[in-house]
Amino acid sequence: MADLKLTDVAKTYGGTVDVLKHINLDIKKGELIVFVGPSGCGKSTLLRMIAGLEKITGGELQIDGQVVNDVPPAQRGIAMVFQSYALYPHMTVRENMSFALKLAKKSPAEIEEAVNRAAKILQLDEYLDRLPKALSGGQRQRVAIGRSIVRDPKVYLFDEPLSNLDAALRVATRIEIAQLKESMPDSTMIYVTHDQVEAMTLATRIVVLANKGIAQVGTPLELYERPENEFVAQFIGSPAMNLLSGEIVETGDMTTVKLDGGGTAVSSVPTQVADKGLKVNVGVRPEDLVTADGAYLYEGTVNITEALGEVTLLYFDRVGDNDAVIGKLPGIHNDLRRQKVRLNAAPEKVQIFHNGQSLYYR
Ligand SMILES: Nc1ncnc2c1ncn2[C@@H]1O[C@H](COP(=O)(O)OP(=O)(O)OP(=O)(O)O)[C@@H](O)[C@H]1O
Repeated sequence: MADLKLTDVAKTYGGTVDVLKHINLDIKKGELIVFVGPSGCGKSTLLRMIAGLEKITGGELQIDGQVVNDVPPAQRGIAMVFQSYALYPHMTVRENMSFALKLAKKSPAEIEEAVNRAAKILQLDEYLDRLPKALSGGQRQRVAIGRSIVRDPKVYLFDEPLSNLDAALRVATRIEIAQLKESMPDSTMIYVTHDQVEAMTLATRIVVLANKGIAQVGTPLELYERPENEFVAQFIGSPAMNLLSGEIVETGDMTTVKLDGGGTAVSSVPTQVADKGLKVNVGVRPEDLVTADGAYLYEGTVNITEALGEVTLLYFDRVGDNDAVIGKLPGIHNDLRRQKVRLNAAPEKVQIFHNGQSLYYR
């Protein structure tokens, strides 16, 4: 149950290899913060620095107002749950969950109470006397989480805890983690994942890491609806947001962009008179494109369709330097293959980027 503050935190390996720079982040008690970003961007490194498993080579980390850069992991009040559950195979669930408390010389009564409380939260009551080999992957991961709950840490750190589970179990365990968070509203959690759905559904705020720094911090919907830059725009959401180049032709409370592909985009992002003529990229999500009768933002020939049941993905022919546009329409539309289609989007769904940065945040 703690606040964390990262001030200008940096990580350099061997004095030369910069992995992270200028990480500034305030995490409030009770938040569930998710770190996402491309492979190798430093998510695990940042988590491990918070845990104390990796040296912080620049800046300052505070937990509850105390600088902990040089405080050993065991004294930071942090519990970490790893992707591999690392349970002791010869110990029962109860023994696995008791182990750290025994080491800490807690009384048998205290241990029993803590284990029973954690088992209840995690619905592990009936498995307490089993060995790990007699548990499913999801149950083992719950035991691993249980081992941290019994210690009543200030901060929980999760490093891709679900990535070893199969798809169905991932969903079930994700929902359990959401319930776990709800049952412990004051506990602070930081969670690393590759999985967009985990990030969108679990996070109170998402931190997108890229290019050694933070690309954006915000609630899942802020990132989805108003990405600060093209990187976040294309990283959050699947398929990625379409980007179409063009030039601002009308400014004001609404902005009109004449697109190089021939269409016209109207955006609710306001611009100033001086912006007229500015070269920009217009961003629009596949799921925000609708077929248009009149005015259109994009016109193209559908190359491939993928009907997924509830939606159909339309992959358009690539034109010029722009990436091929992708549309996502509700229902089944295999009949649109090789057809010329016009698409438009509501102004509030249309983003505008200049030099990679959203004009919305100017
Ligand atoms: N001991 C080390 N020495 C030098 N470089 C390292 C060391 N450990 C990690 N790195 C580098 O630091 C960068 C960040 O690694 P990290 O594991 O934090 O990334 P990540 O975002 O968690 O990646 P992934 O999503 O693939 O797990 C990588 O480029 C990695 O090669």
